[in-house]
Amino acid sequence: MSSTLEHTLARIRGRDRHIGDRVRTHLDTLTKPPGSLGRLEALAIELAEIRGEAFPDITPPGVLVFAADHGVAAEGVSAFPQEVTAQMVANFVNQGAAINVFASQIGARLEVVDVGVASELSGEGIVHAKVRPGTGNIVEADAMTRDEGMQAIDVGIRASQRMIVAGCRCLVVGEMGIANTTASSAVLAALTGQEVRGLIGRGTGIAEARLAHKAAVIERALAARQAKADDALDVLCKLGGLEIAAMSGAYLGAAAQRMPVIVDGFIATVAAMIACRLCPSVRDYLIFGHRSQEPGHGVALDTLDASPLLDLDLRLGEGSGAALAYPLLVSATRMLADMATFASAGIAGGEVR
Ligand SMILES: Cc1cc2ncn([C@H]3O[C@H](COP(=O)(O)O)[C@@H](O)[C@H]3O)c2cc1C
Ligand SMILES: O=C(O)c1cccnc1
Repeated sequence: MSSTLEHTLARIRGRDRHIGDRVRTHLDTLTKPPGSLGRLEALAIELAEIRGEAFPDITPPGVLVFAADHGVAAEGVSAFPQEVTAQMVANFVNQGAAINVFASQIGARLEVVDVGVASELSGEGIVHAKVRPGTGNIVEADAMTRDEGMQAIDVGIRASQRMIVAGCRCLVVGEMGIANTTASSAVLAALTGQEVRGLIGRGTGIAEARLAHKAAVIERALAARQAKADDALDVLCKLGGLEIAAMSGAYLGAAAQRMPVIVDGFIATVAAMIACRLCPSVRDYLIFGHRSQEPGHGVALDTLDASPLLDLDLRLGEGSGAALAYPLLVSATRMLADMATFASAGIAGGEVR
């Protein structure tokens, strides 16, 4: 284990439940029937416990997008060719992708990190942290060595540390990597032991007929790699991806600094499963932004006992669904800080429940 990872894991503590009790009491003094703001109230409590502050400030947000390629793209498991990963990185830099639009809308700092794109990327606006140019094709070889997996996790930890130094108080973590729904389904199958058929989906939009091929590729990879279900790093390194490793690292780095993280879709949630296996307390810092259309997402969410805020039929990635959920977190903190109390507004209280 790298010293960065060891140091990070040692710093992660659970949420501050005492603050939660104070916030719960305060919420019931605000000018609304107790509990009437439902999950927004629960969110306010969670955010206060995460930050360790009765009136948490989660602005400004930061968005990290990790990009990497997958050797398994050669098996024809995506509707798009591998070059699209690098082309989309250029699009991120040129502000043209969905995540650029949503990040700008919420006033987020955005960083694009090349943790393993197959081609050489040049140009400004990209953080160059390539661990290797794409993973091995998991049907034929391990995705990466354990050492490379650790390096990719460290890339993620350092990226979230940069966001904190830049003043960000809430993190959105996204990815770009053609064929990464295949890698994520393989990781999920290895971790849960569930049937591959129930864990795959159409990703970028492969035809219904190609789904059986995608399942067969994953089954071959699972049989060939023999990853150990109780060893998250083994599963990650044999079947996963460099951006998935970096996302796990970003969650760990954020949790170590008490920064809330909004988890995006399927790939992001599989990365969250890895992070939580490495350190169960990380779960305390994760807020789930949306439910992806990718069928495996429901399974991954259930393993983490997570119920996402939004269900908008998204199946994009990039951190898009997490960025869309961010304004709800802001509403929760503003409600807590800015609403009048029954006493200050001179409103009669109701029955004590
Ligand atoms: C233009 C374009 C933009 C994207 N942005 C995110 N993804 C998403 O699609 C990919 C996963 O799907 P699969 O496993 O089927 O390849 C990932 O790159 C993911 O982030 C995109 C995909 C495309 C084509
Ligand atoms: O849910 C996701 O993250 C997702 C789904 C399909 C394609 N890319 C990403």
